[in-house]
Amino acid sequence: MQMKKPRIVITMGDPTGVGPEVIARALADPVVRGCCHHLVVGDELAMARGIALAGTGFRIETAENVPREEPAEGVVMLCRVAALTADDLCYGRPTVASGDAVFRAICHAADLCLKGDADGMATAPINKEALNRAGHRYPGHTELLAELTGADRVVMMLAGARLRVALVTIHEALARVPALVTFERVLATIRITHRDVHRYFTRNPRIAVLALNPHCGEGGMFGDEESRIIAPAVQAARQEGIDATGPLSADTLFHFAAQGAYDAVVCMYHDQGLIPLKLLHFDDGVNVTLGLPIIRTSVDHGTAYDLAGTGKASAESMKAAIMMAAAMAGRRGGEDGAPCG
Ligand SMILES: NC(=O)C1=CN([C@@H]2O[C@H](COP(=O)(O)OP(=O)(O)OC[C@H]3O[C@@H](n4cnc5c(N)ncnc54)[C@H](O)[C@@H]3O)[C@@H](O)[C@H]2O)C=CC1
Ligand SMILES: NCC(=O)COP(=O)(O)O
Repeated sequence: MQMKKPRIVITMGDPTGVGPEVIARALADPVVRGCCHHLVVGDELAMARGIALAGTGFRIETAENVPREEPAEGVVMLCRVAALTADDLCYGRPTVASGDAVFRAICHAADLCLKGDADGMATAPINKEALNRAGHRYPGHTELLAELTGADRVVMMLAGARLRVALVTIHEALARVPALVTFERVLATIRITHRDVHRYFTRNPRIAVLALNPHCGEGGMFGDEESRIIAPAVQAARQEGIDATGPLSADTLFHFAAQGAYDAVVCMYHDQGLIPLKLLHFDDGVNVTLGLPIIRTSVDHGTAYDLAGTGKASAESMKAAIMMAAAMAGRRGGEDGAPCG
């Protein structure tokens, strides 16, 4: 039986950044184009400019829903959720209107997924400050999507072929991190990572859980979060049948994880996980939100204002994000986390 192609909705991201350009370039790749039916959600002027910059010669056709059939050769399908002017489209200078367009695109894409009119969403990068200046008070897509979908708890995971990192805390000032590393949060992150990595990526994943402090706290000399919080959370996860190991020292663990010793690494804070991930996978890493009732992937990079408008932005991460969303849609398991294939 031939599988139906997944319908993937792609949000345009910040129109003053590299988003429209990398989407256009990604959709020009026959493998990416062929892996799903697509619908870009955003602004037509911004998308037309991204297409021109990418040099793909695409023509835009508008649609309300992700089409179920192939678009004509050389066509990008677009759902308009904004009508920006040239003043809103200066590279690197987001306006309230462009920040609001970003917000509306994410909301619309999530809505299509929730209604079952799309099988997953892939997002181009946004500038969080611009989103907030437009009055939408969220640290990023992750928290906005959690609210839109009614998810209790979500986990940011970044993934490449050699490494997956899942974060206990996300966009937090470093000074706040120790107070946020609680038993409950560490255990919930391990559980969600286990469930969704099993569901979408690999069966019974082996999960490494990192320490917060150097040398796992060195017996309490450099901190006690390891013995007080992280070790008990790992123990509790193990009692639930999860293959979790830790706490492990972050300075050496990545060497082994990148060689295949673990399927996912639970990290205590943003840069603990994202530095090694981007060292290995800056070009093709994908950000995946675990714990949502819908599928959401994203590029691993930001708006790259320094590159926007030059036509030099790499589309590899955008390609990987679209293809991963399509692959996840094909593997979606039941609520118990049982993988399809
Ligand atoms: N998925 C998302 O929406 C993400 C959004 N951001 C946001 O992006 C904004 C800028 O963040 P930065 O830390 O400056 O990171 P950035 O990723 O935008 O830029 C860091 C460096 O990487 C380069 N770079 C980024 N994307 C590239 C691409 N596709 N091809 C070639 N080079 C590329 C840039 O030119 C720059 O030198 C912030 O507002 C941040 O919050 C950051 C990461 C992810
Ligand atoms: N560093 C990752 C990042 O900023 C992406 O955040 P989000 O918008 O996916 O929540």
